[in-house]
Amino acid sequence: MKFELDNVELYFGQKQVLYSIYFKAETGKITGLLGPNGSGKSSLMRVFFGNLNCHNKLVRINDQGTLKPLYKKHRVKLLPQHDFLPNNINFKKIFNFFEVEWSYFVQTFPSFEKYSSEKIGKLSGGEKRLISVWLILKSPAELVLLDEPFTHLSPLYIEIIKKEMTAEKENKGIVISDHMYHDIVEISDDLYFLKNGNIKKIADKEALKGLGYC
Ligand SMILES: Nc1ncnc2c1ncn2[C@@H]1O[C@H](COP(=O)(O)OP(=O)(O)OP(=O)(O)O)[C@@H](O)[C@H]1O
Repeated sequence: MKFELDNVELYFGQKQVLYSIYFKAETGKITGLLGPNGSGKSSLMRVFFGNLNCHNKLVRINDQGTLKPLYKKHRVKLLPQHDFLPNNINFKKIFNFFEVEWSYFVQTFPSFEKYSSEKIGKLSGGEKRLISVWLILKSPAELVLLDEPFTHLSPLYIEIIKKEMTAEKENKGIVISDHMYHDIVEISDDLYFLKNGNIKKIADKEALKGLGYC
């Protein structure tokens, strides 16, 4: 499947944040979105997802325009930067809700087995972030938008998540934004760079240096 976002113009009050943005995500690809703090990466993801209104945008799925927000029409999931999991729900319930297999998760992260009948509130901040990333990444969606999935994760967890992303892209489009640019560059098939409200498709890490990002 191909998901395209075109002609995005976003303002907050008088301030224009995004100018004529084009962005594409596809099944079989990890699409990386890089850019300095405040350049509009989270806003762009929310516009794509459909829960942030903007002055202008076109969304196309497999070349067909659609007016309905993606989250209402298709199985699209967004991992926001903030914590969204309720503390008082237990693990099994939350995995069932997201239609994600608990057994494969504990096989991958055996130290979580002890939590199987516990509530989410028992976790540390980093553990909770890991669960959030896993639930969105592994959910049966056609497109997942991951806003800073590596933040608060240990290096070991980041390596495992990167491997799982590469496996999951066979079934879904994956968009990922993070400041851990080494990781993003390593796993992305396509890369976009956002700065001063303008977006540019970039070839590799060398191009990022040329743009003054690293
Ligand atoms: N609800 C809002 N109201 C007003 N301004 C906003 C709002 N949300 C974001 N902004 C502004 O829009 C710009 C882009 O913010 P956004 O969070 O999309 O950037 P970002 O690239 O994701 O930043 P970071 O990497 O720091 O998370 C910033 O200048 C921010 O202050």
